[in-house]
Amino acid sequence: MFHFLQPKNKTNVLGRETKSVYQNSMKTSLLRKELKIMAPILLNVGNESTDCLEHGLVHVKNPHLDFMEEDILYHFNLGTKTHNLPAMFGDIKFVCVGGSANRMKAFAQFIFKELELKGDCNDIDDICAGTDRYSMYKAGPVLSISHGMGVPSISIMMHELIKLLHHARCRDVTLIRIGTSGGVGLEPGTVVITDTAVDSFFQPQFEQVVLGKVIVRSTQLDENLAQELLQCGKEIPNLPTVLGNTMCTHDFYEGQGRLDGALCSFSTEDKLEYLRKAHKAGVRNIEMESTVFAAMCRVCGLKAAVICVTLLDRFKGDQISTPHELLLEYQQRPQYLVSHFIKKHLGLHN
Ligand SMILES: O=P(O)(O)O[C@H]1O[C@H](CO)[C@@H](O)[C@H]1O
Ligand SMILES: O=c1cc[nH]c(=O)[nH]1
Repeated sequence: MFHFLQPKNKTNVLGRETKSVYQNSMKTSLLRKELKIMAPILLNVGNESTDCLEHGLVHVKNPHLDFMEEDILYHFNLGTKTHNLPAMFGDIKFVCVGGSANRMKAFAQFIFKELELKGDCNDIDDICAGTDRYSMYKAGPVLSISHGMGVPSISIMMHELIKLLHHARCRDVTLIRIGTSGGVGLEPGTVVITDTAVDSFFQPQFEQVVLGKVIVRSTQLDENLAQELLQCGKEIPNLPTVLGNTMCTHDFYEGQGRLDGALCSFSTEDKLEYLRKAHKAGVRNIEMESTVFAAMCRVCGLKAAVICVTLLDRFKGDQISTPHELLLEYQQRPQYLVSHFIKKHLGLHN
């Protein structure tokens, strides 16, 4: 059954009032006018209800699924008839996702060792080896999955992941995106825990085109989880960690105001003015997946967080010229933080 609730205003962890999706749509069109951008016609359907969720279970919001004899998770090369999903995944409590397949394999091996699981971490196989779209590794109660770059890629992965967790009857699952980003006024290497994921107009919403109409979903993340992760960051020496808004764009170059793409129609001053506006709106980093990730988790009753390390300060440049070794070290920072968090939850800390 579908429920559409009127969205209510809420107060976020920084004490700021967050607006309803409708108010945000109004603000978005004003901002679009200010930025001289053609606005699409927004159809506000409200938020799908996150009420009435059976405790801890993963909820799909699609009545058609009940009538399907089999569900093929095509891009994972998994299915409800071909695989015993509850046996394979029923014990999953943490899902970590990130863009690169190598990073997510390295994370699976790292967390395997951190959790002192039995066996050799080098023996963990890619569960999605039958397809080269995504990679998936399981280390005890932790699932590590790559999602590629950008909203369409992570969105497809999230549909199949949420269905997978639902079919596997997983309970009390926490999802965390561990990624890289461009910093806005931060030292490179800073770990940003997302307070609110915002779009290119600095609004906490994700727009999805469905049957030719724009559906707007809230991108509110779990405030307690973000605070808990911030605390974990403070407990790890030499891990600069901040809480801030994360802007999600649909492009790495023009979409993030870079001057070094194949196309660029704006000046250095235009770029800096946009970044200053973003900073004023609380944006501390820019990446390409957080809004749809947050929106989908929210609708399906999943606790979610986004933790991205910054690779550069976008006020100071566009090119990522940091040496490869240092970039690898930066990429590990969100992993250390998540490992600390998972170990705490599993009671594995001294
Ligand atoms: O490091 P990952 O997780 O890939 O995330 C960031 O890096 C990619 C761009 O280089 C985008 O996907 C962006 O969101
Ligand atoms: O500037 C950056 C760096 C990493 N990822 C992004 O999306 N942007």
